[in-house]
Amino acid sequence: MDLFLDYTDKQIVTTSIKISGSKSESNRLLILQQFFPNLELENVSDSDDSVHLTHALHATKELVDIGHAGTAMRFLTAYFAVKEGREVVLTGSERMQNRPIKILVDALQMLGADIAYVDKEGYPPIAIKGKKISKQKVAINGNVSSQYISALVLIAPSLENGLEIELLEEITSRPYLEMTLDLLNQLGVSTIWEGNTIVIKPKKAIKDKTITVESDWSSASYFYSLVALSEVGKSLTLSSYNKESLQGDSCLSAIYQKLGVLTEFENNSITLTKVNTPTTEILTLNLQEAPDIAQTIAVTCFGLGMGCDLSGLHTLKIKETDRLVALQNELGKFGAAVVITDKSLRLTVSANSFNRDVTLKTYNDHRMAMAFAPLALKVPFTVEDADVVTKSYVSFWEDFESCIQ
Ligand SMILES: O=C(O)C1=C[C@@H](OP(=O)(O)O)[C@@H](O)[C@H](O)C1
Ligand SMILES: C=C(OP(=O)(O)O)C(=O)O
Repeated sequence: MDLFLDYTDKQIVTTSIKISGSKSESNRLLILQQFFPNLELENVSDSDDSVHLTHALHATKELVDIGHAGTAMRFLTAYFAVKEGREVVLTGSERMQNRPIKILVDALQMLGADIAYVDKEGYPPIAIKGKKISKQKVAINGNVSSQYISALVLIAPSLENGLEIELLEEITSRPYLEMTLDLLNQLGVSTIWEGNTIVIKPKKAIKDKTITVESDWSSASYFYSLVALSEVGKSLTLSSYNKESLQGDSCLSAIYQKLGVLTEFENNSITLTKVNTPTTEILTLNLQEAPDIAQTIAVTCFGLGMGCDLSGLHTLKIKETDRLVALQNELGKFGAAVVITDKSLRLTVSANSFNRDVTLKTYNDHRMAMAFAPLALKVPFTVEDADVVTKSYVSFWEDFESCIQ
């Protein structure tokens, strides 16, 4: 579905939007619920990725296809490796078959797991024969994706001796790993992370427990951008968010303050208000801990005529698409001057003029569609395959359009 967007004669209307549960928290908790069935969950994400994961966990066929869902792919690799007696071939979309999994498979094989590549070494599809694992020490590289480590952490309490993980290299996307450990702690699992070693104790059962998933902060980023590109005084309210969040992308409140947006917390809601026009010309940020908001921030800066110098972006090349190239191509269509390396993006300050008649390619990447959407306040354009958004945010267009009139 192609979607024509034109908000150039429109404004934000003050409204309140309830955003669905965090995809990252949900995907972890759905795996943990398999080990601890008396765990109750509320506000679970209704994203395609979480739905794929849920289906995969209950599937009985040998072939399990998780589409574009990276976290699901990584978490299920570890999950099926320890599910005794279950044999699966785990696969995904064409892009998923080009997203690397070797670091995780090597680590699981080191622990004794039975996993083989069906096609290309290092990439899905993979054939997994679930078995009991009794080894308890493993080493893993942490600088390519934190998801590999989170996958090991999620199965660790179910192993008879727990797990000691030695982390090699610098950990990327660190808050996601902290989130995984924090959720285990909430279930009463003992974890220690000291230096480059994580130790997780085994746990057979937990006390009855209900966890309410906080709403998704990455999804909130698109509304931050919308407010940032609006007139001073405009505001929006989003729920349900906590001041103390497990999600690293909650750093949005501090980052968007530099872009003129004030965040106020009240009773699990955040109100975003445009309070000033930023005076800084170039926003310089290292986004190693919050890679998923890089696209949003780059587009906001462009919409404001600002430049940005974003570093720590080495993981962007192996996400739903090569997001660095995608950003360069699509911002370029609107007239932006963008220079990328394998781990950074630099956008030149612009005159706040935007090329018209652009058709935005989305590259099967939900975040390309959502990150660019607020730019329609500045220039009309067409979004190709606008329904890609459902990967993480099913009601995105509905919610987005509900706050613009
Ligand atoms: O663990 C998670 O839930 C995620 C970790 C991050 O991936 P990397 O660790 O690969 O950067 C992030 O980009 C992804 O959207 C979700
Ligand atoms: C990178 C993402 O997801 P995943 O790696 O789980 O596909 C994302 O949602 O931006």
